[in-house]
Amino acid sequence: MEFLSRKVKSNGQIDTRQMNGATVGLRNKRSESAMSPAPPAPRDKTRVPFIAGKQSLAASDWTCTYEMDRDRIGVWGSGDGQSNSRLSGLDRLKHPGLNKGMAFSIEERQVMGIHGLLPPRVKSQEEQVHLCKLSIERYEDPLNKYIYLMGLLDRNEHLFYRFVGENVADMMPIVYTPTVGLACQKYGLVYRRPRGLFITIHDKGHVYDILKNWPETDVRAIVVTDGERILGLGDLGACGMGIPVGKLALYTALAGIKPHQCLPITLDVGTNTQTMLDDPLYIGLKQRRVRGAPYDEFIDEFMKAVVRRFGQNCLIQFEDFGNANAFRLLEKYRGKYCTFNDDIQGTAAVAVAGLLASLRVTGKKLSENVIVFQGAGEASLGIAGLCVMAMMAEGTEEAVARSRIWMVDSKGLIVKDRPEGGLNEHKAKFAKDHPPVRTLAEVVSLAKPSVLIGAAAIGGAFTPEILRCMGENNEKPVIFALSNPTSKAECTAEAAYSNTDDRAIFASGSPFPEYRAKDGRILRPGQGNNSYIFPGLALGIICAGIVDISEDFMLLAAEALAEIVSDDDLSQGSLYPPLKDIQNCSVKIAKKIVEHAYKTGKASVQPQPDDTEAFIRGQMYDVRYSPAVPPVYGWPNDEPHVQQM
Ligand SMILES: NC(=O)C1=CN([C@@H]2O[C@H](COP(=O)(O)OP(=O)(O)OC[C@H]3O[C@@H](n4cnc5c(N)ncnc54)[C@H](OP(=O)(O)O)[C@@H]3O)[C@@H](O)[C@H]2O)C=CC1
Ligand SMILES: CC(=O)C(=O)O
Ligand SMILES: [Mg+2]
Repeated sequence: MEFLSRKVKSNGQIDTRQMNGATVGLRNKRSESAMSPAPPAPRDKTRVPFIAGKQSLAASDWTCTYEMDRDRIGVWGSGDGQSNSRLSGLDRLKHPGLNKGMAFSIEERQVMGIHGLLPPRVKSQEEQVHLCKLSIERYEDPLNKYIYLMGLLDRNEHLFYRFVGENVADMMPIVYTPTVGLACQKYGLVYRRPRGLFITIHDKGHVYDILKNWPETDVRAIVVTDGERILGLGDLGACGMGIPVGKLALYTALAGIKPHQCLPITLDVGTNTQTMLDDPLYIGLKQRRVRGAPYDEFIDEFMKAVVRRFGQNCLIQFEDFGNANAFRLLEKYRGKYCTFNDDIQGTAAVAVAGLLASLRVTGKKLSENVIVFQGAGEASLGIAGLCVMAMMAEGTEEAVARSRIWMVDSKGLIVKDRPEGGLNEHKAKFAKDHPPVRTLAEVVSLAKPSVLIGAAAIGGAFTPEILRCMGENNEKPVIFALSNPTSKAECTAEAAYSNTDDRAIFASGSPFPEYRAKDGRILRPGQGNNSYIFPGLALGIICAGIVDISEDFMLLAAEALAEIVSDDDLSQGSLYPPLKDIQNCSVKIAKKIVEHAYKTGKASVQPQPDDTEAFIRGQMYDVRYSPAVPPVYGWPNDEPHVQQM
C-alpha cells in the first residue's frame, strides 16, 4: 500500500520502480558511498506545515516535490506533542499521537477547529478507558479483540497505552503471545493501516531511501524480523510483522519508551512456506527465501542505513530470525552496532531470572542443579550460555558448569561422537561424552535433572511420563515450558502440577490460567517470557546510550528481575512478579542497566545523572493527555480556527 505519494526531481538520476502499483525507491544521483562525508541532515517531514496541494522543499542537493495527501499526512507522526502539535481540524482527530477523541475540552475543540466534529459531551480519559473495556469485552474471538486493539492504537495512542498499561494481564495475551501468533498467521486478513516499514530484498540499494519514508526522525528503537521463525509457528514471511509491532507496543506499554521513538520493520526476503505463497491474502513477496551473499549484503545495508538515518545509538532488536541467521548476525554485529537478539539473549535473561528465583524455593545453588533442555536453538542455547555465566558467578568452574547442562535437539541428546555429525560450535560446547540417546524421556531418566526447560516448539513434548519422572526424582521439580504460542507449549500448567503432586515450580512462555492444588492452594504460574526483560533492557540502553550490549547486561537484568520476585509470588507458585507490576520491573531493570553502563564506561549519555531513577522516569511516555497547543495564527488557512462564542 502506498502511503505517501511523492515525486522526487533531482538533478541526477531518478531511479523509480513500480511495485504493486506504487512508485517506490527513489534515489539521489550520488551513491551512498559517494555521499560521504555527511549525508543531508535528516528532514523531519512531520514539521512541514500542512498545506493541501503541492509544495517544494529544498534540502541540500535534493529538490523534492511532495504531493501532500490530506488524509495521510501525519497518520503516524510524532506523539511528542511538538512537531505535529499545530495540526488542527480533522487532521488532529485523525492523528493517533494527538487525538483525544471526546476528551478534547470545549476550549480545545474551538481552538483546534474541531468543534462540532465530536459529540457535545466531553469525556474524561478514565471514562474512555472504561468504554475500551466494555468494547473489547463484546468480542469473544481473540482475533477480533486484536483487531479492536490495533484499531484503537491507530486512532488514539494515549488511550491505547493507558488501557493496555492498566490492564496488562488481560491485554498482553491479545497484543502479544498467544494471539499475536494467530494475528501473524492471518496478517493478510487483519492488516488495516500502515504500521512499520516493509523493506524487501528488491529494495536492495535503496534501503536508506525507504527508511527516509518513515515520518519520524527521532527513532531510538527498531524491532526487526525477517519472519523466518515467528514464535514456534515457523516461516511466516512478511506476515511476521505482527511481532515487531507487538513487541514495540510493549516497549511503550511496559517501559514507557515513546511511541514515536519506536519503529517496527520487516525485512521481506521471501518465504519458504508454501501455504503462504499459495494464499491469495498473503501480503509479502511471493517468492522463496533469498539466502547467501545477497541476503547478507541486504542485512548489512540495512544496518548501515539505520545508523545513517537514526544514528549509532539507535537500538536494533533482532526478533524471530531463523536459527542459522540469528547466531551469525548477532556475532557479526554485536559490539559494532547497538543491537541484541531477543530470542537468544532476552530469553536467556528471563529464564535465568526464573531459575535464580527458584533457588529461594529449592534452597540450592544454581550450580547444584542439573538442567535438561528440550531444544538446542536460539532460546535454549542462549539460556544455557547465561546459566553457565551465572554458575561461574557463584564460583563454579566453567567446565563443571557446562557439565550440569544436557541438551536435546531434533536428533536426540547432544553428544560428542554423534553419528550424524553436524554439531555447530554453540551446541558443541554442551556435547556430552556419551553414546547417543534418542528421546527426551530417556535423557530425563538418565540425567535425572532438577530443572527441565523446553524451547523446541514441540507442543506436548513433556509427556505425563516425563513429568512424573521429574516428580519422582525431585522434591520441587522446576519445569519451564517456554515455547510459544500456547499450542506449542511443552505442557500445560495443569499437566505440570497434576503429574508432580502439585510440587512442580512451573513457568511458561504463554500464559496459563491459575490452578487449584489438591490442598486448596491457588497456584498462579508465572510467564517466563522475554517481555519481562526486553522493555526494561531497551529503556536502560536508550537512556544511557549504550552501544556495546555485552552479556553482563543480560545477567544483570536477570538478577534484577529475580530480586523483584516477592516471597508472596513464590508462595503462589510464581517465579515472576505479577504482570500488573511489570512496568515497575522495567524501570528497576533499566536502573540497573544504566548504573552498570556508567560504572563500566559504556554509557555515552553524559554527564551521569545524580538520580538514576528520576532520570529514567523523566524520559518516559506519559499516557495522560497533554493540553493541546493552539495553532500559530495565519496557518494553515490564514485564519485562526477560533469560533466566536
Ligand atoms: N518464552 C520466551 O520468552 C521465548 C520462547 N521462545 C520459543 O522457543 C521455541 C524455539 O525457539 P528458538 O530456540 O528460537 O528456535 P530454533 O529454531 O532456534 O530452535 C529450535 C530447537 O528445537 C529443536 N527441535 C526441533 N524438533 C525437536 C524435537 N522433536 N525434539 C527435540 N528438539 C527439537 C531444534 O533441533 P535442531 O537444532 O536439531 O534443528 C532446535 O535446536 C519457539 O516456540 C519460541 O516461540 C523463543 C524465544 C523466547
Ligand atoms: C517470546 C518470543 O520472543 C518468542 O517466542 O519468539
Ligand atoms: Mg521472539
